[in-house]
Amino acid sequence: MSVHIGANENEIAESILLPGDPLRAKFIAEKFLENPKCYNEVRGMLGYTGTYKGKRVSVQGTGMGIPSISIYAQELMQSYGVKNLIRVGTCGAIQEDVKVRDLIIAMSASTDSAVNKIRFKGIDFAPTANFDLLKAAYDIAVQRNKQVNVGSVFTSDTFYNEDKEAVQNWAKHGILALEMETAALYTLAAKFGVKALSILTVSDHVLTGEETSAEERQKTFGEMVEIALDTAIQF
Ligand SMILES: O=P(O)(O)O[C@H]1O[C@H](CO)[C@@H](O)[C@H]1O
Ligand SMILES: O=c1cc[nH]c(=O)[nH]1
Repeated sequence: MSVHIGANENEIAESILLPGDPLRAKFIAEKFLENPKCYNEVRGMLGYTGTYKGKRVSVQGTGMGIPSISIYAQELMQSYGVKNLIRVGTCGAIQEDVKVRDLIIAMSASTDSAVNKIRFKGIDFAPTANFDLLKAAYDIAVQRNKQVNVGSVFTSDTFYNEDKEAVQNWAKHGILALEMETAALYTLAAKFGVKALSILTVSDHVLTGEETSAEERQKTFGEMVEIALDTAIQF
């Protein structure tokens, strides 16, 4: 057991999917895994292990934002030996040619969080996806004729961002979408010497205001999950 995860040693697979929403974790486990077993209910942050195409895989909710995912990612790596962490999240697009329900593979993640400034004493660090996971996920998407955007995202500490000028500036610098966890996941995976990737589905468009319902966010996005699972079992 770790502080926030009630699993016994060996109850969590080396490859894990990480949705922000614990109910998305439950949905993924029940819909995509064979014989899913719930290993964590601490704080309602559900975690399951089962098999997918015969290989052991886990799925763990992380909560929203850098502080929350940092707790779960660190405990998974430090206490359970997790080696391949694939976030399956939602995001808000900030480019006109990135549409609602599009897939994004996050190559890198800028952030307005201070955590890396503190960690690296004011020096910038570039949180970057693991190339092997990224290439595998991209190849799977291409094989399935799924259009996928690969590029940089912005991990914000603020969901209700009122600084429209800042958003325009990030868009001008090529950032595809906003979300709230990837920069921390990539930084911690680098620290622990393991692989991490974020695959995101665009749930809303920050420029146009188009959005999907909470139910759709929780229950759909199957394409992203299948790409993540097929990637996870290669490692
Ligand atoms: O759908 P998830 O994975 O939670 O991701 C996005 O959704 C939440 C905000 O609604 C933030 O966690 C953001 O990163
Ligand atoms: O963090 C997020 C997630 C979805 N949409 C946003 O605008 N931000």
